Amino acid sequence: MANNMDHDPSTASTSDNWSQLDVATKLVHGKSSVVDPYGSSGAPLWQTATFAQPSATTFGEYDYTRSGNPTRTILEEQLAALEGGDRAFCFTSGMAAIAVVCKLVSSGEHILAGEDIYGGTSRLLSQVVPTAGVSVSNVDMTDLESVQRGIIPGRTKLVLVESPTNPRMQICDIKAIADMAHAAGAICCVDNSIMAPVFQRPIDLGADMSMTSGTKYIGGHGDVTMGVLTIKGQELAKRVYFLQNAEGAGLAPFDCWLALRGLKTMSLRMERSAENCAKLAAYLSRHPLVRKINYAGLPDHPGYDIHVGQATSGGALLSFETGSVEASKVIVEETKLFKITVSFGNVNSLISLPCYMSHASIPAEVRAARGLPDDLVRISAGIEHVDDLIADLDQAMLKAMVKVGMKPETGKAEHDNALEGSQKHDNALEGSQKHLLLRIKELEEQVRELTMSGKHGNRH
Ligand SMILES: Cc1ncc(COP(=O)(O)O)c(C=O)c1O
Ligand SMILES: N[C@@H](CCSC[C@H](N)C(=O)O)C(=O)O
Repeated sequence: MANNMDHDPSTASTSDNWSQLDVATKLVHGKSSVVDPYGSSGAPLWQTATFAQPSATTFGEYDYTRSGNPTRTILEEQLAALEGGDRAFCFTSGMAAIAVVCKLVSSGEHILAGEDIYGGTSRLLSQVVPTAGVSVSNVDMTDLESVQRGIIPGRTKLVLVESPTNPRMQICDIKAIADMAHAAGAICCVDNSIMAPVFQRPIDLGADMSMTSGTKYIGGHGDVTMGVLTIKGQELAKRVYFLQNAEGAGLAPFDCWLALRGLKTMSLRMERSAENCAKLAAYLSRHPLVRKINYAGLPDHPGYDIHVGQATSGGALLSFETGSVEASKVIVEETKLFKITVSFGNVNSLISLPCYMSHASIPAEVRAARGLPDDLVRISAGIEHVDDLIADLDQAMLKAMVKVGMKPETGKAEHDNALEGSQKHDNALEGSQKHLLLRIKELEEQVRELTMSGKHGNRH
C-alpha cells in the first residue's frame, strides 16, 4: 500500500536537451511529464478537488488537489525546466512562497535579508517570523562586507536576497552572496520577481532557491496572484513539498491554468516592456525634475557591471526621485495611461508612490533609516507604444514642474533634451519627435493657463 501522507505526484526531472533551447522557445513549447492523449494546444485544466482511487488501499497518481493536481504539475515542471531547478512549486501568492522559505529556519536560528526589500517581505520578516523564535537582521546587500558581517556563524540558516531590489533597483552580487551563505552552512534564496526567469536565473548563479512573485510577469495581465519557488536539490525540494502540502498554500488549478497561458507570451511581453522602460529611463534621466533615477539598465547605475554579468536585461521597472512629495504626487496622479496601482509586470503601465503604497507597511522611521525616500515614484512599463507613454508622462511632469514653482521655461533646455534624448535612444522614436515637440508646446500653453488660473486638473 502506498503511503498517502506525503505522496508527491510530481517527481519528473528535466530532459537533457531542454537547456539548449532559448527561453522564448521553452516558454511556447513547455514540456511536461503529464500525459495528454489529445495533444491539446492549451494546457488541460483539471478543475477538481479530489481524484478517485483505484482501490481503498492503493493511491493513484493524485488523490487531492492540495497534495497535487496535474494542471499544477504541468506548470511546476515547466517552471523548473525554465529556471534550471530540480523542482518548482507554485503557491497562492509570492508571500505564501516566501513564508514557506522562512519555515525552513527553526527557532533559535537566524535569517539575513536586505535593507531595500519589498514591503510585504519586510512585514513578514519583522512581524511574523520572529514569533517563531527566528531572528532576522537586515543589511545593505549591495555591500558584500556588510553581508559577511551580518552572517552569524552557526546560526544564520537563510540568506534572502532581492536583485534588483524593490523599489530602489539596487543590484546585489548573487553569486558572491550565495557563496558566502554556503560557506556559513546557510541556504541562499533569491527573490527574482523583478527580472523573473526570462531575464535572470538565480540557480545558475549558485542560489539554492529562486522565488518569483508570479503575480507580476508570469501572469502578466493583472489577473493572477501566485508565487513560485524553484529549488536546486531533491532534499530541499522534499522539504518544500512537505510544507506546500501540509500548510495548503498550493496554487489552485484555474490559477495554474492562467499562469500556463501567461507563460507562452512572457518573453515577448517582458522584452517589449523592458524596451519601453529603457526609453522611459532615457527620457527621465535628462528631465530637470528628476534628481535620481534607479534603473538597472542605465550604464551609470552603480550596480550596472554586476547586473549585466548576472541578468540579460535592465528589466521593465524603474524608480526616480524628484525631491518633492508634492511633485511626485502630481506626476502619479496626472498620468492617464499609467494606472495608479501597486504591483508590476502587467501589460499596462503602472505608476506608484512606494512609501504610500507597496511599502507603506514598513514604519516611516524604518523607511527613513533605510534611505527610502517618500518622493520616490515607481514605474512599471507595460507593452503600450512608447511614444504614447512618453507623451503621457511628459504632460504629467510639466504639471509637476508648475506645482513646485519650476516654470516651463526654467530648465526648458533640459526638458527638450529629455525628450530629444529619449528619442535618440531609438530611431523608431525619431519620427515622432516633431509630433512630441508640437505636443509639448500645446502642453506648455495648457500649463501656463493652469498657472494663471491657479487650477490643477485632477482626474481623481
Ligand atoms: C519583490 C517582491 N517579492 C515578493 C512579492 C510578493 O508577491 P505577491 O504579491 O504575489 O504575494 C512582491 C509583491 O507583492 C514583490 O514585489
Ligand atoms: N496592500 C498590499 C500591497 C501590495 S504591493 C504589491 C507589489 N509587490 C508591489 O511592490 O507593488 C500589502 O499590504 O501587501
